[in-house]
Amino acid sequence: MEKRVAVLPGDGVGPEVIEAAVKILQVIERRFNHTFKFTHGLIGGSAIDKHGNPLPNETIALCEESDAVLLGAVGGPKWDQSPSEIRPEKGLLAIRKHFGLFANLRPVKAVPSLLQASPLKEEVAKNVDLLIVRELTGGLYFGEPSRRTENSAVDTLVYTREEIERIVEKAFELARLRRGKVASVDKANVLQTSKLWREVVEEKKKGYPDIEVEHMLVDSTAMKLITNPGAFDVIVTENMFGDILSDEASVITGSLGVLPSASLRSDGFGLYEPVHGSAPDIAGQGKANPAAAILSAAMMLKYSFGMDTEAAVIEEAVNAVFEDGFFTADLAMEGQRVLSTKEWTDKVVNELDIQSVSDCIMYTYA
Ligand SMILES: NC(=O)c1ccc[n+]([C@@H]2O[C@H](COP(=O)([O-])OP(=O)(O)OC[C@H]3O[C@@H](n4cnc5c(N)ncnc54)[C@H](O)[C@@H]3O)[C@@H](O)[C@H]2O)c1
Ligand SMILES: CC(C)[C@H](C(=O)O)[C@@H](O)C(=O)O
Ligand SMILES: [Mg+2]
Repeated sequence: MEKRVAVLPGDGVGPEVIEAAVKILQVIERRFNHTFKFTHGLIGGSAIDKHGNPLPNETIALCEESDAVLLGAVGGPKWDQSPSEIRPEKGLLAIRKHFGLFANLRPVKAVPSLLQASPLKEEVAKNVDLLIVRELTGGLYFGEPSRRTENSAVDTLVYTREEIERIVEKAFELARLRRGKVASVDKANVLQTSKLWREVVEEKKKGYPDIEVEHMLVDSTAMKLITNPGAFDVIVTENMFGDILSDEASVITGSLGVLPSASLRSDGFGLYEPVHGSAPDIAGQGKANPAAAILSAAMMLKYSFGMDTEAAVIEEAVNAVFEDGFFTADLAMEGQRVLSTKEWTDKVVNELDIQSVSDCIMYTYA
């Protein structure tokens, strides 16, 4: 298969982890005889520096001509004092909105060999396999008015029925492919938008009698995510709650550096990026864990290109490298060897090569 991929490394550790993800995709190209045409573009702070705009028209045009987008991360202290319209994060929000990427999928899976780095007790964290379905183009991030005066500030939380319907349907459909349980998370004891959210979930669930639905308040969900994360299958929630809960959920897995994400619209086009940010504290030092970016690339293969086997092969290779005891600084325990971003990526490349040889042996003996 031939696919065009827009590559937007962004800022901070973005370019480091995206280089790793592209390297892995190139191994997949060779092994499965695909052609991925990678074209690089600017977003975030690096785009502000060159064009004075966090999402230049060239970048939008590049993404429009592509079959999927692979993004690193945006932001950093260099642009923290920029006026809000030309902050790096605006570029990220604008690309999500421009392409209508309303469904943000953030899977959280406990990998046994990583539990050493989780502050949760092993019996609490093990077997966690949940999916946060975060609404991505509405809510507080986009509501108008949004303004600031010297002594006051306004942000507006707005959701339409239609925006809630499409994300809730997406969550129900995804739950059908999993364990059939949806926790709809809101703040319906206070917010009007949450009351509408609950009403829509109640209506929609009539079309999905096979799905078990529970309404939960976001504050107690935040607690349960740490005390009993194994109880969750799919969590569907609005933009800001999903943002916060997903960083919280990363604690279960041992590091934010392993959480991937897919931002989708209905026709299969998608943007794929790690859940983490530009990590300015470790940027440029070869310390970043590239697993989240590599697993985001795997999600791209699965959700935009229908390459389920290739995606599974990447996931297996990543887990095998962890299983073999190879870690970057965020996951290594005292006394364990710490690998750099590049060294760890090369372990995954090796693992993919080993798998490939063992496939050949299997074919020979079949
Ligand atoms: N999708 C995005 O582009 C995105 C997401 C979140 C934050 N941001 C931006 O990133 C900047 C920094 O934000 P922050 O520090 O709050 O969050 P962050 O996610 O960048 O970092 C939080 C912590 O996690 C660590 N971390 C993150 N990614 C890691 C990786 N791959 N490997 C190892 N450790 C990793 C960092 O070192 C840091 O200690 C801000 O400008 C923020 O707006 C961007
Ligand atoms: C950088 C920021 C705008 C972004 C968000 O809040 O959506 C990030 O935290 C994320 O999780 O992708
Ligand atoms: Mg976030």
